[in-house]
Amino acid sequence: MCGGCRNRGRCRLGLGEITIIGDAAHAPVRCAPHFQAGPNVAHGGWTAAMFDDIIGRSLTQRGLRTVTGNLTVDFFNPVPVGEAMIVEVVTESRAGRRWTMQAMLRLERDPSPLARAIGVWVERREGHFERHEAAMRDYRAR
Ligand SMILES: CCCCCCCCCCCCCC(=O)SCCNC(=O)CCNC(=O)[C@H](O)C(C)(C)COP(=O)(O)OP(=O)(O)OC[C@H]1O[C@@H](n2cnc3c(N)ncnc32)[C@H](O)[C@@H]1OP(=O)(O)O
Repeated sequence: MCGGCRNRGRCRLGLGEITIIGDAAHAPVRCAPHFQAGPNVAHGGWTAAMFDDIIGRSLTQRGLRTVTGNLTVDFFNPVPVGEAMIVEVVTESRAGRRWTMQAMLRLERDPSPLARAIGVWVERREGHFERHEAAMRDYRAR
């Protein structure tokens, strides 16, 4: 679970357990009503955040310490609120610390994709968050 939800014990984005199969992964997801944009349609930001979290966590579960470098989302069809859906993640390629990942969102009982994400995750160098904290301390002291 991400740092924002860990203490609450539940994923507020509505993402379920991730199953890893080799270098692929899948997870059940359901968009909660508070992420509604149009009538019964998920906000595009929910879809992007959901992809970011599931891809990132799937890499974490594989023992990789990454951050999102970039993320592009294609929205093929409206994403329904409150419906059982599945996200399927595949590893496209790896070059050094860069992992290119792709994921698809679909309804549980329909193979047609509703949305697709493609992006690059970069393995963090040692001390990533400590450098960030130090930079912010310097900034706040200015
Ligand atoms: C946050 C995770 C915590 C874990 C919690 C549990 C799971 C929760 C899951 C939650 C999930 C939520 C997840 C989140 O929300 S993660 C939060 C959102 N993302 C960030 O905050 C990342 C901010 N950026 C950075 O910190 C640095 O720029 C990084 C670390 C990415 C690189 O800086 P660093 O100084 O280390 O490395 P480098 O500059 O030598 O580059 C190294 C290589 O990477 C390539 N590259 C660099 N940038 C990009 C880019 N934008 N697109 C494509 N490629 C890029 C670069 O060309 C080079 O390739 P090559 O030349 O070697 O081939």
